[in-house]
Amino acid sequence: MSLSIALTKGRLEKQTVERLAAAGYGIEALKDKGRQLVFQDQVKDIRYFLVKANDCITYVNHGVADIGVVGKDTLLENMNETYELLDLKMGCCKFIVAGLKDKNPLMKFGHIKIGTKYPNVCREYFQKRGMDVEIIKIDGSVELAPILGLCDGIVDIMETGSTLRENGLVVFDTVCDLSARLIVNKASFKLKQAEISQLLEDLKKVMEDESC
Ligand SMILES: Nc1ncnc2c1ncn2[C@@H]1O[C@H](COP(=O)(O)OP(=O)(O)OP(=O)(O)O)[C@@H](O)[C@H]1O
Ligand SMILES: O=P(O)(O)OC[C@H]1O[C@H](OP(=O)(O)OP(=O)(O)O)[C@H](O)[C@@H]1O
Repeated sequence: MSLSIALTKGRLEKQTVERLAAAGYGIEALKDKGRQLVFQDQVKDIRYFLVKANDCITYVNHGVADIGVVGKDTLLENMNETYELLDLKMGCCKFIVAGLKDKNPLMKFGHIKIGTKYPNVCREYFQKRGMDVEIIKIDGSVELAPILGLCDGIVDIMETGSTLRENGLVVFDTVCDLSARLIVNKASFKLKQAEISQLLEDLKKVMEDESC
């Protein structure tokens, strides 16, 4: 049976394509793709779709894609009914709490304001600590928000730490480590067991030395 795979475009795209190519998949066309969004594998019976991170989960939830490659950050933020099959050990980064030096929101008493692209992750983190938090949803350049006084701190992704450093922010806590995951639709997992096991085996073979 054929497989369909939703790939998150953007930061995870290049590493995903390299990983699949190394595993022997015919994904060359994605390296020089222009604006095309659907690709047929040149070796296997697989179709790939390029989608935004949140949409990757939506396509797999609905079974339109059997498989998805998506960041753990997106999985933690969104309700999903998929199985998480494999940590791909790429797209490695962390969720952190950060803010202006000497203004740690975790040490503040009473009401605090936190800016984030990830309101659900943020809410869970502060609720566990019993803190009174107001979450301000921001869509990008989250580091700007405490600088401009919109909030007391942020919950965001950090990889190299450059964006925080170059904007004079410091890390006050790590929420959790993150990396890209292979997810699968529950029905596909039963119906296409052989194809999915083969994909898993192929990927595992080329990631023995990988780590986050
Ligand atoms: N700095 C980073 N380092 C490593 N991985 C990251 C980093 N930022 C994001 N990611 C991972 O890559 C995924 C896609 O991020 P990307 O920035 O390409 O898309 P996005 O968050 O939808 O933003 P945009 O709206 O700019 O497209 C994220 O969900 C996360 O798993
Ligand atoms: O630790 P670093 O290596 O500096 O990476 C962290 C940055 O990367 C992500 O932003 P992205 O580049 O996706 O842009 P955005 O602000 O538009 O979300 C994240 O939100 C941080 O801003």
